[in-house]
Amino acid sequence: MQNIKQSPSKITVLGAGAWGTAVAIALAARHDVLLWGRNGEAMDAMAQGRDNRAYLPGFALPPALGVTADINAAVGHVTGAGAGDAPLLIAACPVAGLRPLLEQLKAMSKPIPNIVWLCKGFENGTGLLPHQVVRAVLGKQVAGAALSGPSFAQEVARGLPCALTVASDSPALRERVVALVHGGNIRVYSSDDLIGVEVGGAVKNVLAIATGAADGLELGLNARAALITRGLAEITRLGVALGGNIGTFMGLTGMGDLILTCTGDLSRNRRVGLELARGKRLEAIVAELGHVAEGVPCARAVRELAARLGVDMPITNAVAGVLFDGDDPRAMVAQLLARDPRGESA
Ligand SMILES: NC(=O)c1ccc[n+]([C@@H]2O[C@H](COP(=O)([O-])OP(=O)(O)OC[C@H]3O[C@@H](n4cnc5c(N)ncnc54)[C@H](O)[C@@H]3O)[C@@H](O)[C@H]2O)c1
Ligand SMILES: O=P(O)(O)OC[C@H](O)CO
Repeated sequence: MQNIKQSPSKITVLGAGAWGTAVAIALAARHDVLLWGRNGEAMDAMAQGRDNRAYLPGFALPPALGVTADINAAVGHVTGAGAGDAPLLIAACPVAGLRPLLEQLKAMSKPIPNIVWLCKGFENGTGLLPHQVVRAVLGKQVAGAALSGPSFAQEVARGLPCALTVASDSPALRERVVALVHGGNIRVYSSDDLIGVEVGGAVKNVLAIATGAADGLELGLNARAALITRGLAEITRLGVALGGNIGTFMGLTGMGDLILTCTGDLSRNRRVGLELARGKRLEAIVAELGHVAEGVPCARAVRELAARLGVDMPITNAVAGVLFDGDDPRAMVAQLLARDPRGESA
């Protein structure tokens, strides 16, 4: 990597949930950042209180961080006359919001400089990965990149160290993302394996629900380690079937994010599993969470995709059964244990 750029650039972050806010806070120390949210009242409250009480309470917004609910101003920040030579547009919404957000951008008919997305999952209904959604809406001419890896919003907002991976088939955009985001307490590695990076980030959320449920049922640390390891085997099988590189699943966006989300109590997906084990209904869990838990829609999308591709994903199927078919978590554990023995690498 040559010439890591140190000078400030214009960055717009679209989506003011926990992760968009944390990324905007972290980048505002080095760049001219504007954070956009779709809810006008919430953005007014953020502008006045200088915090995001709904999604990331307890963190003051840096004075230099701009906030807006005006999508024209947000996109103009990185496309207008003063955008400079290295602007960056970051989409920080959930997967369900990606297509509508991109359609909104497309309708504005402004020259989009590039787009980086932070969401983790498959689009429900189509089963598409985020990069496929981006291409379907914006076309191949807009360079796109996924930025993923083990990263709880609260820790990034606190300025604690973390390592991420940027994946893109555009070497220029990979370099730009590294140049702008790598620095301070954030390390950014790069990869050209969009599929591998996105599949790891998506399916680890389903495994975090499984591990949360196992921990909630007090099945022990041995069971947790077994679930994580066999979960990684499932992620790898699906990812390779979709065209990802096997090595990617051993990296930050595979094993790294899987470990974090399965074991870290800051994980919303893990919390879903813990609450399911206590017998709480999914609707109540999701309503109380107040945040997205991407593993929930992802479990349905992955179950359908794996069935279509003939990929064996018993843990994912068990999670989907508990989430959508009313299966009992204990019965699912018994079912998983009763499966025929098999070779570990099969
Ligand atoms: N929170 C984290 O630690 C973290 C870290 C890395 C990646 N991510 C990923 O980033 C994405 C966003 O997560 P988050 O933590 O910011 O979620 P969040 O629940 O904290 O916030 C979601 C934000 O998106 C908006 N939103 C919700 N549904 C939407 C929709 N259908 N269309 C448009 N906007 C919608 C909400 O208004 C809110 O501003 C997810 O895919 C998540 O997996 C989160
Ligand atoms: O809180 P979760 O479960 O959505 O996980 C957040 C991030 O994806 C962790 O890397």
